[in-house]
Amino acid sequence: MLSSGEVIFYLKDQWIEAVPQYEHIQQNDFSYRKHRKQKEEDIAICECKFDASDPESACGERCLNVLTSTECTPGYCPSGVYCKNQRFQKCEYAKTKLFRTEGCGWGLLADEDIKAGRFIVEYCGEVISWKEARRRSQAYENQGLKDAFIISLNSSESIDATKKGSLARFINHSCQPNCETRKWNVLGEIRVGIFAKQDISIGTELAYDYNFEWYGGAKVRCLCGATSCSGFLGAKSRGFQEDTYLWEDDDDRYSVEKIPLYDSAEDEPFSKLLKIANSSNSEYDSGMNVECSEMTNFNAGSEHHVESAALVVKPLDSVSTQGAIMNPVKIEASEEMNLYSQDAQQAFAQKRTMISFIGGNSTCGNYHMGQGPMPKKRSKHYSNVKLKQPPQKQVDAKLVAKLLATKEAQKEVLTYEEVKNDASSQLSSLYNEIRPAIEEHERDNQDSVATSVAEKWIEVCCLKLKAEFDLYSSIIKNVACAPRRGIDRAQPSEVVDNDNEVKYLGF
Ligand SMILES: C[S@@+](CC[C@H](N)C(=O)[O-])C[C@H]1O[C@@H](n2cnc3c(N)ncnc32)[C@H](O)[C@@H]1O
Repeated sequence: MLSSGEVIFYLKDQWIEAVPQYEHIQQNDFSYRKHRKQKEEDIAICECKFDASDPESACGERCLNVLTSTECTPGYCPSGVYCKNQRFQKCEYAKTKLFRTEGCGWGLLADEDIKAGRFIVEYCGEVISWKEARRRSQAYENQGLKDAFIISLNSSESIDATKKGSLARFINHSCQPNCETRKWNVLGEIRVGIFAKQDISIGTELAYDYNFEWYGGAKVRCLCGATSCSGFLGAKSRGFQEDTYLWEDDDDRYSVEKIPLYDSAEDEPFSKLLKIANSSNSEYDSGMNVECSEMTNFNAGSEHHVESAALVVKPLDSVSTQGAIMNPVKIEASEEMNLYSQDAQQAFAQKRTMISFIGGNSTCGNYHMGQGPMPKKRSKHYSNVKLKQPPQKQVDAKLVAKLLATKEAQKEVLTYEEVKNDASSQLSSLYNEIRPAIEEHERDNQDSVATSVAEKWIEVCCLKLKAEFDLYSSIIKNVACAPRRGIDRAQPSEVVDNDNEVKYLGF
């Protein structure tokens, strides 16, 4: 797998893959704007005093500048030539080596034992505005560049290491990283460094968590191999999750029922039941509509999931096929049983190009690795991307209850439906409550929303999920495992709801 710009040549009976072509730099390149000149009044002077018997005395861990991630300014630091707090300026890098990984292109490994906390290398590149980053990421995408090298520096600028960069540009992502990025103030400019999170032994691949933000397009399989791997680059990001759950402004953002729960439609209890019902009640099949949209959504979600999971690194022009349901067996099911809501299918088909961010870590702001436009306000962007969906149809629990033979079963289903409705409205009002916090978070590029907000949100989401789970389990239990009035004692034509529409539950 060669990156664009790489060269291969033939030497002594074998093809040699040369390192990708890029200009190696050890300082950020400022073509877009002038390098800031630090004003004298802005220079931070620490209070360290060099003591030959204490190596930490000259701007070690206790140095006021070190504590505020600011490098000392030569000529102003009381430690003078002994100052140890000028690592970016003096390029005090760890020894590293470029190597060819299996599946992730090039990577960087430790070429010496590296202690936790050590500065490894600066992430250098061209400092550009976000607008220029947007333009370039689109251009790179059009040129078919697969690897992303643009990271965000602050709320208005990015670093592009695509054509000019340091060895840091080769460090791959891991969901269980041994390195992390940190931002330092160096002579009045913010610079990004890669630091060891833990002791790293010689020969180990270096990796940090990109905190990749996914905004549409191909879902790139993460090959980090960590036990805690999230599966795809950006899988933890809001964009990816909103896409997976089909969240959308105003109506459907917390449709947790769309989270794929099963690896394949085959594994889904509803699918199984439908199949059984199909074969045993084939006389009921023709022209009947399954009025179980929530179940439908489970299927739609897992279709998407299955298809994505099978996908390794998909070219962007194949994005639209993500909307199509590829597995022929499932297409069949979808056509025959009308299982897939058109809206869900259209929403998948309408995906745009991928925009990816590498979110900040504890000390950094957001990093962005982009391949498309970067919206300032994501929620607006999403509402553009996706079709406005009409309110989702719900399982008609009352109708289901009517079909149940025993009063207990009817009561159980109706009770669970009530609990589910309560949970939905709780989630709805909580969303309105925390919406300002979320929007503020997006505006300010903060690392994360307040923990209290996130915790509340997770709690209510879980509550809704559980309520839905209970309802559906109860339906399955009572419909599939107990005698029903609808199928066992009545002709299908007897089951008519208020809209005079024939309902068929499919079990
Ligand atoms: C900053 S570059 C890293 C260097 C890159 N491997 C190369 O050969 O130049 C980022 C790109 O490397 C690839 N990559 C990095 N980490 C990955 C991972 N864990 N799984 C899959 N691809 C990865 C992706 O294509 C990503 O866009």
